[in-house]
Amino acid sequence: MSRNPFVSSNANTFIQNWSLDAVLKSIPATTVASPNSPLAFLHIIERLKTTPREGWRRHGILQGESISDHMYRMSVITMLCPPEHKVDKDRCIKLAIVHDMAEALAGDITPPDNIEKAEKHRRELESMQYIVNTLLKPISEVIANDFMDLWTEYETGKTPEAVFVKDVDRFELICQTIEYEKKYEAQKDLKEFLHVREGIKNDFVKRWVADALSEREAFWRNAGIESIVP
Ligand SMILES: Nc1nc2c(ncn2[C@H]2C[C@H](O)[C@@H](COP(=O)(O)O)O2)c(=O)[nH]1
Ligand SMILES: [Mn+2]
Repeated sequence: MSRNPFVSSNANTFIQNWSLDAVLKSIPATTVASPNSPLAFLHIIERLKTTPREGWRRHGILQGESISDHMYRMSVITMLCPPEHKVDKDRCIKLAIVHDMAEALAGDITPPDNIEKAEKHRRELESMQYIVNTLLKPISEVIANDFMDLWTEYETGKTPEAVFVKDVDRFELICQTIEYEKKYEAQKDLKEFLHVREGIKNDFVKRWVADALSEREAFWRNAGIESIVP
C-alpha cells in the first residue's frame, strides 16, 4: 500500500531529510488518457485531506485536523471580514484555499522542526512549481498561473489581502488551540501555539483573538488551573 510519509509515525524524520524526489517516489503514478485531465493534480491535493497538521502531533493529538481542514475554516473566516474593510473578499477566499497547497508535497513544517526559513521556502516553492508546471499547466497555462500567483501573493505577504489572510491563518490556529484544550478537558496545555497572535496586523482580527483568549482564560479558570498566556 503506497503510504503518505507525512502520515506515518516517522513523519518528522521525513521532514528533516526531505526531498521532492523522495516524496514523488512514494506516490503511485497517474496514467490517464486525456492530456488535460485534472486527475493527477487532484490525486496530489487529496494528500491535503489526509495529512494531519504536524504541530498537534507533537502533543499526542494523532487524529487531529488535516491541512485542508485548516484551510477550509480559514476560507470561511475570510468571509467574516467586516464589509468596511476594503479588500477583495473573493481573492481572500482563494488565498486561504491555496496558501498551504505546497504542503501536499513539502509536508507541514513546524517551528520546532528548526528548518531554516529559506529552506522551508525552497521546499514549498519547489513543491508548488511541480504542482503548477507538471500538474496544472497541461490543463491550462492560465489556470496554472492563477494558482502560482495566489501562492506567491500569500508567501510574499505584501497585499492587504495577503496580510489579512495571514492574520486569519494565525487566528484559526488560536481557535484550534482552544478547541483542543477543551476537547482534552484541560489535560493538554497548548499555550505554546499562542505566540502566533504577536504577528497579527488587523485590529478587528486582534479583537477576535482577544475574545478567544478571554474564553480560554475562563476555561482554564473553571478547570482550576492557571495557564498564563506567555
Ligand atoms: N508544536 C508547535 N507547532 C506549531 C507552533 N506554531 C505553529 N505550529 C504548527 C502549526 C502547523 O502545524 C504548522 C504551521 O502551520 P502553517 O499554517 O503556518 O503552515 O506549525 C508551535 O509553537 N509549536
Ligand atoms: Mn496555514
